[in-house]
Amino acid sequence: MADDSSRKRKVRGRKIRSDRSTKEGRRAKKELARKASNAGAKDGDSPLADPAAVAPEPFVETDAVTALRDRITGWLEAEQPVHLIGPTGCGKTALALSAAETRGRPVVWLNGDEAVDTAALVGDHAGGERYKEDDRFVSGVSKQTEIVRERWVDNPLSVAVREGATLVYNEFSRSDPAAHNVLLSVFEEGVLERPGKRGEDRTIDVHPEFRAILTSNDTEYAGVHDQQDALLDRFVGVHVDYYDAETEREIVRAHVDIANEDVETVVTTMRTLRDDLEIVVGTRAAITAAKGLAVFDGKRNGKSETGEFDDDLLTDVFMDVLVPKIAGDGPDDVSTLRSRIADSV
Ligand SMILES: Nc1ncnc2c1ncn2[C@@H]1O[C@H](COP(=O)(O)OP(=O)(O)OP(=O)(O)O)[C@@H](O)[C@H]1O
Repeated sequence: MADDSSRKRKVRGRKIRSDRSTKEGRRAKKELARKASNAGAKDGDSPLADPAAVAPEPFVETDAVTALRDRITGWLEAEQPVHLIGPTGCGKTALALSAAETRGRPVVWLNGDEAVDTAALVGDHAGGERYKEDDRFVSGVSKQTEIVRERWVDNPLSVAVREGATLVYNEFSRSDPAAHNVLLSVFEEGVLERPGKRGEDRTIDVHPEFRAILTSNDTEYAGVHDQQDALLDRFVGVHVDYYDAETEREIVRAHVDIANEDVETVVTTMRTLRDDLEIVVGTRAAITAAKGLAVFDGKRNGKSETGEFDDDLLTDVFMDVLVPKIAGDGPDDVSTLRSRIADSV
């Protein structure tokens, strides 16, 4: 049964009403993750991040979560790149980062988007370095020669394969498939080619500890870009779906400090809406709704005499959380969404 799979739960990290030092620690970790994603030719920062620094926080480990993470780390141990496929907000990124942390190798983070091309993955020339050489080949006569040396800066994929890092490539299917040609020889022959780089070190031998975890949203995976079959053939795919109800309650509880019965209400409502509506209602929606309700609860608003949230407040909160998903669809759709949420709460 779904709830059985979530026993023996563990939670690392704090809820949103945490003290300042915890928040600062988390901020420092986010900064590292940001550095990992922005590194490369732009600012020269290393894209390598400490595995502990990118660990998701808070992170709930129910049996369901641990089983999935073990599948991912198991495949990595079997030297297979892993592709996590699943709906928006179901927990793919959290799982990928937790698996990367478990390996204990440095982590390189990459975000897929249209702008990612081969150079963004492997590196590029970053302008020339000029320096002068003073030749005194005849006593008393000096000749100055200006030399321009091209400077090459590696981008995250090159650094990851050389250092044996765990590459976490988030939403990889958003990138242009042509950019991923370089991945074929990485997975097949253990060699990364750096097109554009001249000289003997044009290729890098892939470090034996290099591993890759890729994530894709299932609708985008089908719809945005068709990645080449030859590449997809080299991954194993782990399908990630929404967790069981108890795991989702644990996740909401870990993120937001509200009473257990309120967590129950939020998760039950969210799961009903997930079944009833055509839009994607991920775990993130429940966390966001609970964060809103934590504030309204603090103001003693919207609580009935029995202490439960009243239906109007729940409808308002879920409406605010979900309406961005239909933004632009017109007023009729907005009012239809409202009445369908009101029917479900
Ligand atoms: N095991 C977990 N413990 C704690 N929080 C979790 C866990 N799994 C998911 N979450 C939380 O649920 C939300 C959605 O998770 P996440 O961002 O990993 O989903 P995703 O599938 O990568 O989403 P997207 O497709 O939008 O990128 C986040 O707020 C995340 O912190």
